Amino acid sequence: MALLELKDLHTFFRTKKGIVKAVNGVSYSVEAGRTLGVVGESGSGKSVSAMSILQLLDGNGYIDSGEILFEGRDLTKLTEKEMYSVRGNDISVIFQEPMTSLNPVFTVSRQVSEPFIIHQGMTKKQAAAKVIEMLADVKIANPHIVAKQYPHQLSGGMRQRVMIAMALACKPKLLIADEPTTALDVTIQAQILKLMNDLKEEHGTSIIFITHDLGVIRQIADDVAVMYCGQVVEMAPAGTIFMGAEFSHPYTEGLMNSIPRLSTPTHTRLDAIPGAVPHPLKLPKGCKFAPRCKYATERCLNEEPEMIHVSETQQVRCFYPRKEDRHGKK
Ligand SMILES: Nc1ncnc2c1ncn2[C@@H]1O[C@H](COP(=O)(O)OP(=O)(O)OP(=O)(O)O)[C@@H](O)[C@H]1O
Repeated sequence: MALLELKDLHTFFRTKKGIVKAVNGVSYSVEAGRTLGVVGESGSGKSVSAMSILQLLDGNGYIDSGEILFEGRDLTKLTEKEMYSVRGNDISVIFQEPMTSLNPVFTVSRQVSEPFIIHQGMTKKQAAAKVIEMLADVKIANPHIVAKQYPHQLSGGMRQRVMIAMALACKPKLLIADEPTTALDVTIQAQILKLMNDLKEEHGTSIIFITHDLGVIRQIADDVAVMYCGQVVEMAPAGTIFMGAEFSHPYTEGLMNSIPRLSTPTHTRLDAIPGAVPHPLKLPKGCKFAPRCKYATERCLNEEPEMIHVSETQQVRCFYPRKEDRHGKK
């Protein structure tokens, strides 16, 4: 059984201009001890679907329908009190900019110790000792010194390590990481990805890793969900996505072609996907990707494809999922 399963999730926002259907029938699952990479352009609904899991939506947002099964229990049916316990004990989250999540007036020790005191009932002294252990766990070199420092005294990479330590404090079964390395330079990014991989191996934590960067997905994900316009358009093991499988969604193909390769001469223009993501209040009638798809037919413009299984482990939302069948199209 999957640790987490999203089933036909719809999450909407009330706005002055109408209902924004940010998440429009998302289904994906996260297996125990595996990392699911969720990838897609800005605005595709990656964050909103993840925040729906924790029910941390903006005030105008609500889950319209669907199920969020965590260990078989539907989180959409829980009370706020029960959800509070899920957030403290079972599912943690880390964001892109740790400065917005860390309190500037408290030391690292004070902040990291909080979950131990609140959720595990430790004394301040016990919690302080635990903090040193946790900082060492996330490979912070001088944990005793760092524990006494304030967030602004730390580098971006160090702050992200502190966030990871806080997120892992209660040994969650699932960690949601929303673009945690986007603000970091490439070397530090690689260190943080390695750290997350090591922690996953050691503790068996499942991870949902959200990013717009397929290069990052290649380094961290076991499974991949590709999102477009509030829907998952392809779901497959990372190996299948990156090995150039027989089947794929044209959007995944476009994303793959936009990754720089070592063999790409430095001045060659990358094959970015032409056009822009449609506005969520003006979604196209048929396949949401059809207006940008070089293979789209009349059918694609008028009918919406369902997600179909092309193999036991790969699903694609396209009328022409086999690459070979697409050559003759527009
Ligand atoms: N509070 C809100 N009110 C109205 N629309 C919202 C609100 N929050 C998010 N949205 C819309 O929901 C859609 C999905 O947003 P989401 O943040 O999930 O995208 P994303 O794929 O994570 O992109 P990014 O990488 O930029 O974070 C966007 O069109 C966004 O404008």
